Amino acid sequence: MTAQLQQDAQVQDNVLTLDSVHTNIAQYNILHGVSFSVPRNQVTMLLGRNGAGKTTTMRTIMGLWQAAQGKIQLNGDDIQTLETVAIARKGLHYVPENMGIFSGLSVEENIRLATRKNKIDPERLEWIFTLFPAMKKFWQWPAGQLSGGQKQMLSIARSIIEPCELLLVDEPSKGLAPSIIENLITAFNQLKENNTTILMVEQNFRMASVLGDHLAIMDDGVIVHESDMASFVADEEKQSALLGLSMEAHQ
Ligand SMILES: Nc1ncnc2c1ncn2[C@@H]1O[C@H](COP(=O)(O)OP(=O)(O)OP(=O)(O)O)[C@@H](O)[C@H]1O
Repeated sequence: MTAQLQQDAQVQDNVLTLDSVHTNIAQYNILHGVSFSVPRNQVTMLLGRNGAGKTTTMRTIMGLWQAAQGKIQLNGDDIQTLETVAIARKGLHYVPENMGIFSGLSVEENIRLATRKNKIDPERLEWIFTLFPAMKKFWQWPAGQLSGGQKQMLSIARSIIEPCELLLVDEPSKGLAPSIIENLITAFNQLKENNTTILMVEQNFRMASVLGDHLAIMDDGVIVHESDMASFVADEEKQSALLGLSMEAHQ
């Protein structure tokens, strides 16, 4: 294979690439040249200390903040100037940190609202019920009455009720009890087996290392490390140098 062909194959293997992305919020330059890739059919973990710029990166990918400079490509096409709705239509589904569910609506209504034509595909719903049995049990309940873990599951269920090209999930384990985190890991593992490409922000290093295939580490608005997860997990020196005590490394 020629070097050019190898390069092309690599490009095709990534669902998403960010190249020198800058984002400003008001007068502040929050991202100053973020570059990393999200390989197809893999889980990519975006790690880094509080305030490093992880959520800003997710929001910039989704067009909720406009990139001031740089390129964001989905399957090789530029998306950095598109509106959020257009980005979502291209198959980027976002589970924000605050989950964004409608408390006064039932589980069913929340999920129905996330469908394109107000129609739930029964086969997909059965698959979601196997991932998250609580969704079946509480189908007619107001979402506001669900526990924190169940709300997180509803938020993820909503984002996968339609097939997606890439699922972006911001800190799904935040505030959840360890046993619920284990349930989430099981569900994400099943999503992985279904070849869902995922970009996840996560502070819980156990969850990140168990689920992740690939990782990018941020600090102060730039990526300071990108590699496969296995080699990073095997290198304790690198872990403590890059993550230090900022991650919940021993959870
Ligand atoms: N709406 C905003 N207005 C002003 N500054 C903001 C805003 N949102 C984020 N920032 C700043 O941008 C920086 C990056 O924040 P961001 O939320 O992206 O970090 P993070 O890595 O996701 O952190 P955390 O793990 O705490 O969620 C922080 O310094 C934050 O204070």
